Amino acid sequence: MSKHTIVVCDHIHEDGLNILKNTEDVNYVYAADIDKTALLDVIKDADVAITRSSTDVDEKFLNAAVNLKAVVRAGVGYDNVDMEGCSKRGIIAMNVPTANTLAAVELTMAHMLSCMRKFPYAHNQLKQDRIWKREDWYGNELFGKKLGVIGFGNIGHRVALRAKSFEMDVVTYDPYIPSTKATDLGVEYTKNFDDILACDIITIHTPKNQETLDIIGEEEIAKMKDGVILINCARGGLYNEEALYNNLKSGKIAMAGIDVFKKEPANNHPLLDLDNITVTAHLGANTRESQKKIAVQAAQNAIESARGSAYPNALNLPIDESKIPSFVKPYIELTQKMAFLLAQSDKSAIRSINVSAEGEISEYLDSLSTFAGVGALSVSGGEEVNYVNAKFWAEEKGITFDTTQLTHNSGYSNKVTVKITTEKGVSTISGTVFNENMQRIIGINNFAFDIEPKGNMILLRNSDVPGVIGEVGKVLGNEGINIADFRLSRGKDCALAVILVDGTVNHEILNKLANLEAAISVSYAEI
Ligand SMILES: NC(=O)c1ccc[n+]([C@@H]2O[C@H](COP(=O)([O-])OP(=O)(O)OC[C@H]3O[C@@H](n4cnc5c(N)ncnc54)[C@H](O)[C@@H]3O)[C@@H](O)[C@H]2O)c1
Ligand SMILES: O=C(O)CC[C@@H](O)C(=O)O
Repeated sequence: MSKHTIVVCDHIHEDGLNILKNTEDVNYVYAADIDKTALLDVIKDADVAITRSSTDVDEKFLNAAVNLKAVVRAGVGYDNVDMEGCSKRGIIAMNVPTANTLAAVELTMAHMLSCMRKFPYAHNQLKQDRIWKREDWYGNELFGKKLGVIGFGNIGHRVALRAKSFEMDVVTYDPYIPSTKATDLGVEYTKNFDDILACDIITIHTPKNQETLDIIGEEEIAKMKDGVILINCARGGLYNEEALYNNLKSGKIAMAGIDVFKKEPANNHPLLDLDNITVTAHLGANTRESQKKIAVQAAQNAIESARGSAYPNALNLPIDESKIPSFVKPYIELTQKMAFLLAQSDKSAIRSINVSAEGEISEYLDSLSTFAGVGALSVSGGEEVNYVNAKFWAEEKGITFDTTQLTHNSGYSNKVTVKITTEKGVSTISGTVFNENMQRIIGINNFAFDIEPKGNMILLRNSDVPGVIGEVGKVLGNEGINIADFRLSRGKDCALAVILVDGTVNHEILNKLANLEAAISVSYAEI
């Protein structure tokens, strides 16, 4: 039995490790305790890597991981995964998105309460200094305060709900959700970021990306109330750290609760010198409950992806199958097969691939285009081309992709057409799906057909003269090739025959067909 090598790069709960150890077709390698330079040597054998936020899946890592097919981020945030680098190499990146949500929500509430009561400082005074001085620790209540929540996803909306149980007023800013997601929960929704800046306490729960990096800096802090409290249990750098430091020092910001830093580990960070901050070392996900759930899911997902059977929560696949209506899937398959057929029928350098569609399927042109790319490019690229890297692969070779949404006029409820331009010319193929999954090719280069996209096909373009079918039958019969089906479509002054044959057809036989007097061109494709 061939084994899949799964390398665990960071600490995960033993329940996940046990799943890997006890799976027969997995060669499990534990590399969480070695340094990141030594990891580069270990990772070269990995089919799949499991990482947390302590391992950067960067250029160095990816260059070393020459066999890597998938990487599983055992957690939510994937800002430390070079997604483009993964895609270019055909590596599927996955995360485990909701298993640590509650842990992060509760840590956020802990920081919030801690900031209100200066809990760690009061604790240290009594425990370390053995001083009983109650007058030093007058805090504030959450009750009646206004909380601004930036990002109303899995964590943000749960923080809002818990804040409401403390009888806080809550307002959220998240341009990517319908306002009702907030208002249905009794949370005010705003599109005006200044409404957040006007709050007593602000907490952030967005991913870290170009748009959210430094989303709060000097300018935003200047608009805030004196004595505002800021919480960040999402990602370091969402609040500009220099601005945070300066305004904590001046007292403009009364307190900050920080779990995450721009560069981690952050054991020498200037923010740690301040005495109006509560800090934790990226512990948002560190509850036993969440680590157990994450590790189990990460291990299961790693095994499935190593086997190539499933890619749960894939982040760089062109389509999330769980989120598309069932009618789309056969069109996607059909589009890939049609592009594969067309590219085989004209084996020359591809310049561009256009996918057009009409009907409801035209809402999915981006995905159809990727799958057409895989179909067409795999003729020359073989297994090197996959759904993740097809467009990068094409880009390197100067092949362009585009899509066209057509108005509905062919009479089919849905129709997809792939047009491939090569250095020799332009060819097109169209298809539709009947009765949910009956895939059919309905046109090749303007010749109408009704062909199942399956099997070995000879495409013969010939002058429309009598006797061609007989001559073709004779050539193939002499070579011992059985004709399974013969479809002929007549055009203005020539015809196109699609001949389905049992067995494969070599160049010699194709040449004999090409030498027939009526033959204009002959090509061959296998689907
Ligand atoms: N401290 C930890 O250990 C820890 C644990 C889990 C998650 N996290 C981090 O917490 C953050 C939130 O995680 P989640 O699971 O709730 O993610 P999520 O994807 O469920 O929610 C993110 C929300 O942010 C919103 N958003 C995106 N861009 C925005 C913008 N410019 N302005 C406002 N809103 C925007 C999205 O619409 C979405 O609703 C992530 O950064 C994640 O990495 C940290
Ligand atoms: O514990 C980790 O690896 C990171 C936790 C958290 O930040 C996440 O993104 O899931």
